[in-house]
Amino acid sequence: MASSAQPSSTPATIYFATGNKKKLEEVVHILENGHPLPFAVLPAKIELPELQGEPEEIAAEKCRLAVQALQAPVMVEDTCLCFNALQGLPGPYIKWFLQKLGHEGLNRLLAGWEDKSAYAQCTFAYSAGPGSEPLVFVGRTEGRIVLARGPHDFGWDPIFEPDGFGQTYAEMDKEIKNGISHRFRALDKLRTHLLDGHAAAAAATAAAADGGSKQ
Ligand SMILES: O=c1nc[nH]c2c1ncn2[C@H]1C[C@H](O)[C@@H](COP(=O)(O)OP(=O)(O)OP(=O)(O)O)O1
Ligand SMILES: [Mg+2]
Repeated sequence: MASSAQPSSTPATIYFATGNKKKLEEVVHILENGHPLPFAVLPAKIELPELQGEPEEIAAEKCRLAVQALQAPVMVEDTCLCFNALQGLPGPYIKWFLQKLGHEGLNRLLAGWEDKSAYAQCTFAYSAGPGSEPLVFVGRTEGRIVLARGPHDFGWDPIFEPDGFGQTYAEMDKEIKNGISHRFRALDKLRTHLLDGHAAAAAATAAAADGGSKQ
């Protein structure tokens, strides 16, 4: 198991900074159902200001602000819902579009278009702590916008039907959504990065011990 003297590239604890309870639930679920992690992920419930711009830059800046606030290793994520007919909008502004227009209004945005295709995109940004520039990991799930079906307990889940499933995210079994979602795909990349870093650090520690120059 991880010792207390880990190099800073493989922290023992990473904060997930988010104001969204449902995101946190899914992230914990996805991480717990994968390979065991050699570090703990702890929630930090803070609302962070979000820039306008490209999702990668929004996530990276959110991460810098969270590191400043927490002075610790941090991950954050930013979620987009992108309509292909609208060149990717609402994109990172989906939160405000959803709040103002609701599910029906979002459907109406596409009324004049035959193309109802859309993708959900999740962008994680991770920093190992103060002084470490955020790294960004993107996951995408393709689908289309439909009239709301299923429980209304998480954002735009009822109006997003991923390709290859006759169900909206909201209608799906949680296990299924968490196995194909934009969030799962992005988190999987971050997980691989963190596990690789951990393996490399463990190998370096073993090599140093072999060298016998220090305990
Ligand atoms: O899997 C999802 N299924 C349905 N809806 C979702 C999902 N993931 C995020 N959402 C909603 C939440 C918010 O209305 C917007 C993203 O905005 P976004 O800024 O990333 O989320 P947020 O402000 O709620 O939490 P945070 O404190 O982590 O920024 O899409
Ligand atoms: Mg937000």
